[in-house]
Amino acid sequence: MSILKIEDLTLIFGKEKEEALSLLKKGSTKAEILKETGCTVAVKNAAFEIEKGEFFVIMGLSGSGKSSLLRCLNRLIEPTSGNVILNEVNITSLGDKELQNVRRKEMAMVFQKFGLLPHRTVLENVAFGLELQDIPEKEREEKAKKVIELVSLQGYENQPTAALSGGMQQRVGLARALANEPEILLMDEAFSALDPLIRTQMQDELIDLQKTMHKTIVFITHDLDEAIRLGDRIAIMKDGEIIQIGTPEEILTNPATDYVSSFVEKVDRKSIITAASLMFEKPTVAIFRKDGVEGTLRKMRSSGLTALPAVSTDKEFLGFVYLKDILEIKAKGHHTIEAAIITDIPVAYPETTVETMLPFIAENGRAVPIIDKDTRKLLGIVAQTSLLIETTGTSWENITGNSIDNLQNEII
Ligand SMILES: Nc1ncnc2c1ncn2[C@@H]1O[C@H](COP(=O)(O)OP(=O)(O)OP(=O)(O)O)[C@@H](O)[C@H]1O
Repeated sequence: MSILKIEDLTLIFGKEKEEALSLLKKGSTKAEILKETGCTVAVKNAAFEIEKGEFFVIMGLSGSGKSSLLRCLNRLIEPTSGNVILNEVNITSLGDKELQNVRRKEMAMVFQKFGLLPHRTVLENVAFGLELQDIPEKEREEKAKKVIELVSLQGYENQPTAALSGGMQQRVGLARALANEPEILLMDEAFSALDPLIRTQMQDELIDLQKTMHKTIVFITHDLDEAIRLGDRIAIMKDGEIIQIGTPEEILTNPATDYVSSFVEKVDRKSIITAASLMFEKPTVAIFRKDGVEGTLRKMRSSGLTALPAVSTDKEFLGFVYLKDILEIKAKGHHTIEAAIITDIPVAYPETTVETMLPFIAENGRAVPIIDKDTRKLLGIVAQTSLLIETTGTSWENITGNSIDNLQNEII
């Protein structure tokens, strides 16, 4: 269910907004509009929906329009045209008082530079929003203490915030936003001012917090790694336009433009790409425990495959059968392939990442069977070549028998 719907939102800075808007509608570019009217198109025709409970990241380089777009969501900046609909209420047509209520109670913002009152204590800062709402002292302290605990700042309640480290100040900022129990958290480069180690720690904490809070989070960053770590979905912005929205995996496996491709090129794909997107769904020719040796040999010959997955009658994965083992048991006079099934094959699930599957190649030397976690049914197979390509960045076109061996040696 979508909690926030952004309809055709455009934001123009400058005096000649109307003229700029009409030029934009006629198809003029951002550069042309700037030249003709002196106006900057900060956000152009943004349209998307954010689901309740979703961690939605807006990513783009400096100047791409992320902060402008975020600020339009709670109307810290007035959009030039378009609508922002929160729980079916059109924010764009609210009066001042209602808007203030929305900002206090429904959409809280966490800023990069914390925006704290330096001489007030942690507790006073966290309770500040509640104070503005005239909530009695005892009640606001109770609420504030709860969220202070949530962000692991208990013990620091009476410290002035100026005395805290950057990471701790950002925790206060987060706690202050959470104190109002908003449905939506808007986070503007919230971790960008922190040093890398603290930043990763804060990312982990936010991920953990989100698992219990189930808030809807709109998070802005210029850092793709951060976007990928945090986002359920990522919107990529360039020159005021959203050029792609998708899960991290969708964006990596299917970049919409060359610009996105060049962005994602350096990302370590191993920890993001999962079996689900590499799997061959019709996994070769599965064979059954009681299948005959001769029939199986024929299947291998016609398919060109020297290893086949064996399954039970209800498609549960049993193991792999290799050509050499079949020939061996044939020589011993076996009629069914049962004795040739190698059962201790490591299996993976659709959500298993390439990183986790890589060691399986070393163990198994072949494809990785993908099974359903509950039913244990065989869903498909990930070829070792696919894993090698994802790991090394080599393309299918460059893969030869030789390079598979080389690549495999490289990995193992
Ligand atoms: N108050 C303003 N007046 C005029 N132009 C502005 C204003 N604020 C932003 N802009 C312009 O709007 C465009 C988008 O800026 P915005 O700050 O939203 O980008 P951003 O992606 O958030 O960048 P950053 O990460 O550097 O904050 C830029 O071209 C910027 O120069």
